[in-house]
Amino acid sequence: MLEEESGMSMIEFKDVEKYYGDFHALKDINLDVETGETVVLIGPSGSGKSTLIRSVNGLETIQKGQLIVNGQDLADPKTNLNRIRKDVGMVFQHFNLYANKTVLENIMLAPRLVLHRDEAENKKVAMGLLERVNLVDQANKYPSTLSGGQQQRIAIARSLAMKPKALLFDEPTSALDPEMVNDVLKFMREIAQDSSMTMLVVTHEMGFAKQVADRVIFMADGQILEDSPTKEFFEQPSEPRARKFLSQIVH
Ligand SMILES: Nc1ncnc2c1ncn2[C@@H]1O[C@H](COP(=O)(O)OP(=O)(O)OP(=O)(O)O)[C@@H](O)[C@H]1O
Repeated sequence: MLEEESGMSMIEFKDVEKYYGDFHALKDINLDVETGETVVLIGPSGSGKSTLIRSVNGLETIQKGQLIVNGQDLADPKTNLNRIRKDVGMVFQHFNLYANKTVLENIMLAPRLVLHRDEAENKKVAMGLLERVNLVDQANKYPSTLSGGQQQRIAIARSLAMKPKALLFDEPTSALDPEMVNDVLKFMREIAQDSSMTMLVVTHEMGFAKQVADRVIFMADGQILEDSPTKEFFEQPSEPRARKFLSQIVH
C-alpha cells in the first residue's frame, strides 16, 4: 500500500501568489511535498514561511495559482476546509491549547466532535498518546499548570489524535525555554519516522533539519530561493543568500 502512495503529492503549490493588501507576501511559489516526506522550511524573519504553511490548511487565502492539498484544490469553492483540516493538522508556536479544558479533554475534543469517535476508543487513543509523551500523570490537569515543553507535546498529541495524513509545524520550539526544546524535537523525530506521515516544518533548529528532513527549502522575500536534498543544502547550498543565512545561524 505504501508503494502505491509513495510519489504522490500531499501538498502541491503551483505558481502561487499571495498578497496582504498591496504587500506581495508569496511570489510564484512552486512546491511539491510528497506523501511521507519531511520538509523543513527556513529563511529570515518576514520571508513568508508562516504565510506559506498557513495557506496549506486555509488559514491564509491565496490570490493566484493553485494549491492542492491531499488531492483537493483549495481555490475550488466546493472544497471542504474542515475536511482538509481533519487530514492536515497544525502545530503552532504558542500551543493554542484550550485553557478551560483538561489535558485529556484537549486531546479528546476534536475526535469526538469531528470524527464522532466512540468515547471509550477516544480515551484509549488519547491515553496512548499521553503515554508516548510521558504525560499520563498530567491527564487531568489544566494546560496553564504545565511547562511550555509539556504543553507543546500535548498540542502535538492533540493533532495526532485526529490520525492526520500530514502535520504542519510553525516554529514549534521558538517559544520554549532551551531546556524544553529537545523533548519536543524528540517527539517530532519519532513522528517523522512514520513513513506514511507527511511533515512540513518551519523551524530555526538546524540540527533537527539535518537529522530529519528529506529536503530543505530556503525562502527570502516571499520566494523559494532553494529547494534541495538536506545533505546537499547543508554541504553546498547553491544560493548565496542561503549560504549567508547558514553562516549566521549555524555555529
Ligand atoms: N495578516 C497580515 N497582514 C499584513 N501583512 C502580513 C500579515 N501576516 C504577515 N504579513 C507580512 O508578510 C510577510 C511575511 O510574514 P510571515 O509571518 O509569513 O514571515 P515568516 O518568514 O514566517 O517570519 P518569522 O520568521 O518572523 O515568523 C511579513 O513582511 C509580514 O509582515
